[in-house]
Amino acid sequence: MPAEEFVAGWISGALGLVLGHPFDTVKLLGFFKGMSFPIASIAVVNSVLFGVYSNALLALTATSHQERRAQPPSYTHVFIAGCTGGFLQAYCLAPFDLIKVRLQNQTEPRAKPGSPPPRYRGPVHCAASIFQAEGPRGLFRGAWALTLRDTPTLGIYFVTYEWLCRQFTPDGQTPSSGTVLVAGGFAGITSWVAATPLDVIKSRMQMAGLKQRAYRGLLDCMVSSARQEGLGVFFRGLTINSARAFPVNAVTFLSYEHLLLSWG
Ligand SMILES: CN(C)C(=N)NCCC[C@H](N)C(=O)O
Repeated sequence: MPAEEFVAGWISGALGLVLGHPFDTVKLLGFFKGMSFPIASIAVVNSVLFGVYSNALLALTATSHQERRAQPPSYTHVFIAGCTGGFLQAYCLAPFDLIKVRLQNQTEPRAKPGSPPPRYRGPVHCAASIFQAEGPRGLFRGAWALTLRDTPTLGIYFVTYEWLCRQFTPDGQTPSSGTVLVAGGFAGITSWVAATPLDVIKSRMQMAGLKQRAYRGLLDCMVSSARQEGLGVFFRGLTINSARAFPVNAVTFLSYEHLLLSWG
């Protein structure tokens, strides 16, 4: 199994997240200030995504990353490989994402001086508290919704990227850096537009354990959210997700492609 795609995925994920960090900090109102937790989580998850994607394509088409420009895979193969990467990355992402969402939603006490200290003191304390209160399964709360969000949307992500690269690149040639930046940026936006409705539901299910708010399942969460807040609820965060997605994914794909090219 070629390993360089995993390493390139890790490095490019780390670079992308440095760019996306200001957006995450805004979203989390300062609770997610440090870089070590995102690097340990998002970069590792990106490594799983790109590594599994490339190895799935290798299994489906018997072509390596370098051979794929001359012998481009079909969009069906790209979609299946992207979905496979998305499915596996969702399970690695689940505990980290839960911690992020829990920290993100405890902004009130910090905002008011003299109010009680926040429930979680940081990512490690948050993980330990969830583990103590809910057991190991607690760390995977919302994982099912996350898998549903990431499996098809990462198929869409790689198909969009490939399609845009092929539109602007003569047959058999390597896409220019400008093309990779634009294709990566739009792949990020397209996938986040498709992912946002399930992203909203996933976050609500992840918060349910804390708020003593019980949903009977994913469908119940969808129906009761739509009933109470209208259909607009499924598009909450769409603007910030899209604004963040362009630079993050442009840089992720550019560094990924450059690293693999330089390693030959
Ligand atoms: C749920 N969706 C849409 C995705 N995971 N899309 C792929 C983008 C990955 C990148 N690290 C980012 O955070 O934008």
